[in-house]
Amino acid sequence: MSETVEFAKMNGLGNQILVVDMRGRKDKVTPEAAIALAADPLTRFDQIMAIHDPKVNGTDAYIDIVNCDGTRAQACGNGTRCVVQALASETGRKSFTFQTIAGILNAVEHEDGTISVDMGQPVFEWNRIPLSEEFHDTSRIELQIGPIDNPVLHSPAVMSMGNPHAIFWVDRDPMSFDLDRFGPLLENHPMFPEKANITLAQVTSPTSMTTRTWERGAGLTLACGSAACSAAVSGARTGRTGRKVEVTVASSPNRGKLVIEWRPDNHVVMTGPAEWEWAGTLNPETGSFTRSPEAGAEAR
Ligand SMILES: N[C@@H](CCC[C@H](N)C(=O)O)C(=O)O
Repeated sequence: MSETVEFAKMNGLGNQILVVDMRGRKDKVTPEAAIALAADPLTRFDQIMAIHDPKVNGTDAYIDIVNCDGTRAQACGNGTRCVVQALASETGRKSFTFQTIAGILNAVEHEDGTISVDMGQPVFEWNRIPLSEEFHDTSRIELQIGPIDNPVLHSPAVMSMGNPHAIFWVDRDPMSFDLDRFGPLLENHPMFPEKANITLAQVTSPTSMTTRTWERGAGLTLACGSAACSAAVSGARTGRTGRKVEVTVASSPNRGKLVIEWRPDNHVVMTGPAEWEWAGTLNPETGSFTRSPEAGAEAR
C-alpha cells in the first residue's frame, strides 16, 4: 500500500479540482483512485492536478492531469490556475513554469490574486486535433446533431488547445440547450478519435462571449478554461470578436468570468481566479482520504 500524500480541494470558477502533491515520488495517481475520489460527495472533482517533480530543466513541476473518469488530459486551464495559487502560497513565488503532456506552460499570479496562464498555441490541423476525417478549414466543419433538415447544433469550429475542442456557435443563452443530452453524443462522435470537449458559445459583443461546456471524461462541469480559450480563438478566427475577450462561463457560480487574449505571437493567455477550499491527505493508489482537522473535519 502506497503512503499518503497531501492534497487541496480547490476550484476554478466552480470547476472542481483536487491539487495532489506527488513531489518526491515515482508513482502516479491511479485511475482507480481517481474514480473512487470522484464517487465520494466530499471529494467529487472534475480534474486532479497531480504535481510531480520536474522532468526537464527550467520547469518547476510536471503536472499530470486526470479526469474524474480516470482518463488523462493534456490541458486544464482552471486546474492550472489552482496549481499556481497552491504553489504561490507555499513558496511566496509569483511565476511558474510547468510541463504537461502537451508541452511547457508559463503562469503568473498577479497582485489582485488573479492568475494568468499562457495556454500555448492553438492547433488547427485536422490530423493534430485530431479528427478522423480530413478538413482543410477547421474553423467550420461539417458535423451536426438533431433533425437532418433542422439541426439543433451544427458546423463547429474545431481545434486543439493541447486537448481537443469543438465549439458550436449559438444565438441564444447556452444554458437553454440540452447539453446533457447532446454532449455525450458529440464527445464520442466518430469524428473525434480521441473524443472532444464540446462547447456552446454565444457572442454577446465584439469583446465578450458566453460559454458552457460538456467536458471529455468529466461531463457537464461548471467551467472549462481550455474551452473558453478555444471559444475565444474561434471567435477571433471567424471575425465574430476581437482577439481579447471577456468570457462569461454561463454554468459557473454567479456566471464567473475569464479574460482570454490570443496574442499576436499566437499564444493564448487566460486570466481568472482560483479558490482554495480545504486540505487533506489521500492514498494515490486507492483514493482513500482524510480531511485535515484544521480545515473542518466535522464534515466527515
Ligand atoms: N476543465 C479543464 C479541461 C479538462 C480536461 C478535459 N476534460 C479533457 O479531457 O480534455 C479546463 O479548465 O481546461
